Amino acid sequence: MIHARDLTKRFTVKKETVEAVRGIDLDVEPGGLVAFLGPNGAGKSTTLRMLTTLLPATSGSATVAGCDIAADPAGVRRRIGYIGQKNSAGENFRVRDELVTQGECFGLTRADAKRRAGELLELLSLEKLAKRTSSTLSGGQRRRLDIALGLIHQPRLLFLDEPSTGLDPQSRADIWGHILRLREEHDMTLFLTTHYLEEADNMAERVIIVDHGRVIADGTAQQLKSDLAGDHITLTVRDLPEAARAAEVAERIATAVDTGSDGMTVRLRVPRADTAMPEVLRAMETAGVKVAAAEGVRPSLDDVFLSLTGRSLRESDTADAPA
Ligand SMILES: Nc1ncnc2c1ncn2[C@@H]1O[C@H](COP(=O)(O)OP(=O)(O)OP(=O)(O)O)[C@@H](O)[C@H]1O
Repeated sequence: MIHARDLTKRFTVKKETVEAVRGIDLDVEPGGLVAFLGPNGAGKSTTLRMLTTLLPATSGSATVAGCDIAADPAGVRRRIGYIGQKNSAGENFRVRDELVTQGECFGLTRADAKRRAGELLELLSLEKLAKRTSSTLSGGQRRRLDIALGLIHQPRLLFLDEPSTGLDPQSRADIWGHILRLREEHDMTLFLTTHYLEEADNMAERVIIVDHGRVIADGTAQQLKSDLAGDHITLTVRDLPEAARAAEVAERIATAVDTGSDGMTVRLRVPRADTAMPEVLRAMETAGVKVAAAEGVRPSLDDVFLSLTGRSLRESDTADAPA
């Protein structure tokens, strides 16, 4: 569905060059839900804009929905939907009229556009709002209208740039309900960017992490967490000398990394906490360390990013991007 090779984008602003995307390779098969994740300025939107033909690539190539982005941008646009970060609906038009007009823009007859608008109003739960103007809609309702507008021509592939950013938790959950429904009931391929680690973790089948314009990790959230971050084990002991002894024991465990202690808590990282825990507790017992409590914690995608870059995804910014 998406095949990109060495895609790059360079911007020149006031004689300064910004390497926004530095050689991205991508292969996305039909039917998946892919989350493109990365800190501010990582190059997510720029990649999306190149794949959707809104921005020409500096170099590299890509085919999207079977069409070459450079040779046949119109073909790409006919086959995909794109929901950008900003609302696309006009302020003073009624919701239904907006959808009908969009349908006509895509070459539908008025009757077909009306029928399609009716389907989309139902699909995105917008029927009760059909006569309202978009300026009167809430943030979540507007986002649903944006998605409906992006679906008017029945694309098989939908790009969404930060579909849930700026919404309250309830509206975010609601938007996600609709996105998952599109995927399940309409067999669409969805490619979206998000800042929310938990969303990517829980909803996407595949997570692609980008940083400084490059892909630095690609896999299921589960794979990435097991392969790149590992589980954390924390042990609580009775006093500080015992904590120091426990940290020494932890360091000698072959599968453990990032060992250390903080007060009476000792932590270590292992590939899997459930299988490592018995060995860890045995080693402590053999060394005469009395463990008061032991806990295994699954990593987050932020731990994955941290182990790859030494930075937290939550706090990363463009400030430390290399020139
Ligand atoms: N039109 C432009 N002109 C100059 N620089 C640009 C332009 N668009 C993007 N950039 C720069 O390219 C880099 C990547 O930007 P991009 O918007 O793709 O990042 P992003 O990962 O989508 O970030 P965010 O999560 O904040 O939306 C940034 O350094 C940004 O400032």
